[in-house]
Amino acid sequence: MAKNLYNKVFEKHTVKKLSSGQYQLFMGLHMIHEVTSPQAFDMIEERGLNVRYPHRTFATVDHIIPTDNQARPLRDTMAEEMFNALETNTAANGIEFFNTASGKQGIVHIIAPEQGLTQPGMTICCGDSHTSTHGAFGSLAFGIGTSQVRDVLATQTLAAAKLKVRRVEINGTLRPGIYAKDVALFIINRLGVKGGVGFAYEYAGDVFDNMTMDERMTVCNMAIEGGARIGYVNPDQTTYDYLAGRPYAPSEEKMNDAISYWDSIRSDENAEYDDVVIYDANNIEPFVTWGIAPDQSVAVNACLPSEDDFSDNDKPLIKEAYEYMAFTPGEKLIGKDVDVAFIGSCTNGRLSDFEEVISLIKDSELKVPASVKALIVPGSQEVRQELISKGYDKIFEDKGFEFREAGCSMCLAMNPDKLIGNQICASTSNRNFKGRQGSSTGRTLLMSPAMVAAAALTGKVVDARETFSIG
Ligand SMILES: CC(C)[C@H](C(=O)O)[C@@H](O)C(=O)O
Ligand code: SF4
Repeated sequence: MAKNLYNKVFEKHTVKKLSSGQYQLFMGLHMIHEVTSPQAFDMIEERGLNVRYPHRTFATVDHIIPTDNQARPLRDTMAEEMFNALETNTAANGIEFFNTASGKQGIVHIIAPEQGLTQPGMTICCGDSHTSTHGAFGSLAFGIGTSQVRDVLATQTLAAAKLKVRRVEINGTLRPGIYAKDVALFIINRLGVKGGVGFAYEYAGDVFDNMTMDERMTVCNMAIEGGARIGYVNPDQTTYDYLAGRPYAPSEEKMNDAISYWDSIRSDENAEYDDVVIYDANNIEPFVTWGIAPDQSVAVNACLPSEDDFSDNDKPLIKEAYEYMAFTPGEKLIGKDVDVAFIGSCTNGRLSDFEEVISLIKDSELKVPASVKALIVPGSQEVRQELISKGYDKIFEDKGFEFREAGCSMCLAMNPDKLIGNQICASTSNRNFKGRQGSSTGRTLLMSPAMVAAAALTGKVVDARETFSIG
């Protein structure tokens, strides 16, 4: 029977069916970070267990790491404690830690692909919801809780239920000034934040075929924001070209064998799906969120929706969003003042995101006005070094952006980068929940890096296509 990638990879990694109806799945790669791993290590230690396959686990520090002053001990004692615990636990168990001195540290979902750890046909987990990012390579990658981190450390397996698979197909060509981030926000706008619950999303069609790996990662990163724990793209030549030569990817001699395996796990031509949705790329606009959930978004030039546009079920949420954001139905976001601009995160903190921004701002006459704090936070030390070697740090600074060290930063504000009061932040991150960026009244508008760059330079929500004469 013709099968899709999800079912092929799931079956290959099934150890056995459990009496609960779940499956015991072998995990090819386990990534860990400082927030969700300490307790898991404590739990296995209490039981006198060891890490079963230490060479399948890799660690990084990302959430709590300051992006200005990384001198140890960190000023925040709780952050220092988490950092310390990760250093101790990885050393005691023989786990490779991409520490700040390694030159390879960064956001977990940026560094694993960068190092070639993320490969097609793998099962990948991490105590972090945006693990869906790695699905861009045609792997089954999903976030797990701390008790599952414990299970994987101790056994390299976990109990998982089989998901349904929805093929999300987008055909045609994206218009100029429309980015992968807009595609991600568009899908969530159409299917809702709960639309993907119980599903893995297979992203397919011309738009995904033509995307770079970085762009595929941006979309898969936000699968979870649409309720799908897994999002993936079938691997192809773009995937293989990206992997070739990376430190942990198969060596040149082994690449051909690897590629025949990777080709074999692609969805078959006539594979069956539990659901299929098809969209036209032409309908995708630059999207901006106006509310407190990632599906509360509009095309940048559109009016904000009326409460009457929503079902009775959703009305209270919409009302709550308007109250929190202090926006009014029917008005436009265009022209609203922005206090902070944040470019970074595991959604849009890769090299190509910053290169795109540089290509737009370098010839612009505009500079970040004094009223705006604009942060450039590379997703990894390698991305940061690459930007510096191209002289882009200087361009960013000349234009009035702060150029920081790598980490999650103001995506979640578990470090000192926080909004103040009810500031509005134009952000390339993936969540606009209440208080997400470190102030309980702070407001987040999610958008693409180009749109955030335009907001940074004008101090307002604007259409980046006009600011930068795109298209
Ligand atoms: C801290 C971590 C558990 C969390 C997640 O799971 O996603 C964080 O990365 C986030 O983005 O909210
Ligand atoms: S960058 Fe944001 S979304 Fe990604 S792992 Fe860090 S906190 Fe989570």
